[in-house]
This record gives sequence, C-alpha cells and structure tokens, in this order.
Amino acid sequence: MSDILKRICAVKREEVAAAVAARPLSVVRAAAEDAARRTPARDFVGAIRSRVSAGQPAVIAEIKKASPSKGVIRADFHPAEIAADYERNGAACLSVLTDRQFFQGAPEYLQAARAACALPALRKDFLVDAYQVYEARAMGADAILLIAAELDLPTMRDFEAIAGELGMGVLVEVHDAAELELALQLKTPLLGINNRNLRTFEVSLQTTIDLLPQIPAGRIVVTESGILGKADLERMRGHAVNAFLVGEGFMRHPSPGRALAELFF
Ligand SMILES: O=C(O)c1ccccc1NCC(=O)[C@H](O)[C@H](O)COP(=O)(O)O
Repeated sequence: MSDILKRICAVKREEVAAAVAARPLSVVRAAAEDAARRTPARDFVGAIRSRVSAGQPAVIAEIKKASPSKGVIRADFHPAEIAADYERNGAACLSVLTDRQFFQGAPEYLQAARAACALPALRKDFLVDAYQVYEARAMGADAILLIAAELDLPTMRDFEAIAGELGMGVLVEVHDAAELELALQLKTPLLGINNRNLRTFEVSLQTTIDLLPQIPAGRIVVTESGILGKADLERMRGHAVNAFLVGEGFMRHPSPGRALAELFF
C-alpha cells in the first residue's frame, strides 16, 4: 500500500480495535462526557473567528515532532514549553499531533500543551471511528480534525454531531473540489484547505487559491501546510485568507513562538 494516507488510516483502524478491546466505547464515552462537564472545551472556533473578524491573523500553531514527509523536525521537543511560547507570541489555537507511529506524537503531549496555556487545542490525528472523537474529548481536546479525503459524508456528519454534543469545535480539511463539496455540507464554519497532498506530499499554496471561488461567505478558510515565509503570508493575505495552520515553519526555529511573532506580527 503506497498511499501514505491509506496506510495511516489502516493503522488507525487497528489502533481503534486494540483500544476498544482495552477500554470499551461505553467507558471512553463516559470519560468524554465527564470531561465535558468538569472541564468544558475551550472555544476553538471562537478564537479563530474573533481574530479574523478583527482583521488580525488567526494562527493555529502546530506542535509536531516529526512527519512522514520530513522525518524528525524537532529533536529537542517539550510540548508544554512550546505551547506557552506560542501563547506568549500571539497564537490563536494549538494543533497537537497525537499520532505515535507516523508523527511521534502522543495524547500526553496534547494534555501537557493544553495545561501549560489557555489556548484551545485541536487533536491533530486521523479519525476513522467515532471512538476517537470520544477519546479526543476524554484526553482534553477542544476540537477535532475531519479529513474529507478519507471520510464519507454520513461519517463526517456523525463525528461532527458527537463533537458538538461534547462541546468541541470541528476543522474540516479538504484538498480538492470534490472534497470541498462534501465539507460544505457540514455545519462547521472552519474550512481547512491543505496545501499538502497527503497522498504524494506535494505542497502547493495554489491549492488554497484555486478553491477560494467555490467557498460561500460565512465560512472561515484556514490555509494549512507549507507556510514558511513572509511571501507565503502576503500571497494568502492578497486573497483575503487570514487564518493559518503552521507546523514545520515554527518547529524548526529555536523558539517556535518567536518564529510565529516574526512571521505574523
Ligand atoms: O506532514 C506530513 O508529512 C503529512 C503526511 C501525511 C499526512 C499528513 C501530514 N501532515 C499533516 C499536516 O497537514 C501538517 O502537519 C499541517 O498542515 C502543518 O503543515 P506544515 O506547516 O507544512 O508543517
């Protein structure tokens, strides 16, 4: 199986089967509902919307140690310190990789990062089963990612409904017009356009620009991947895109937060 996205999702199905055997759905669901009562989710959508409405950049700052396309990006990796650094330097939200096998992430990294700041945190992972939506809230996530390349519409609607019941936001991610058509049938205003083709790793910012004319008013476009320098930023702003998800460009810098401030403020 050469397609990396398919490989990741196949592993996710195995992980879910093992997780269900160790901790049944009823238990993880109760844990998620308990978390929703005791420590309600922070407002992920609101944090982005308020900045965009005020004409400010909304930056979802990613905490990512490694990736399939780049290998290890940051060996000296301390999620709590990085989260606090991002917050001090103006991030709107966090995106934290929780996948172990392909990104060297962990649920514990999300918990540590969220505990170190007041920012809402997205569970950045590959959701293929409702179990993982409950798991996300149980581990403390404030929002989930839905990747339209791998999910059909009824499944995305189901996951979005569960996220809503648990108070979490949803970022739906697309890479082409067919995926966009599906994503626009969800309720979430947050529409991520991934400039990286998750099957080939090719990155082109033109992906965002090409899809913009098909996006109705009222949606907030988040351009994702491959934002590395001022020229990238200006290109997006030239098309009125002012919400960004950035990982590598920050994580390679000694201070990821300073990298954020230097790029955006
Ligand atoms: O980053 C990868 O290599 C990758 C491979 C397969 C599936 C997903 C992948 N990345 C997830 C992301 O889209 C990025 O982590 C995110 O958009 C930030 O991108 P960047 O700023 O380029 O690190």
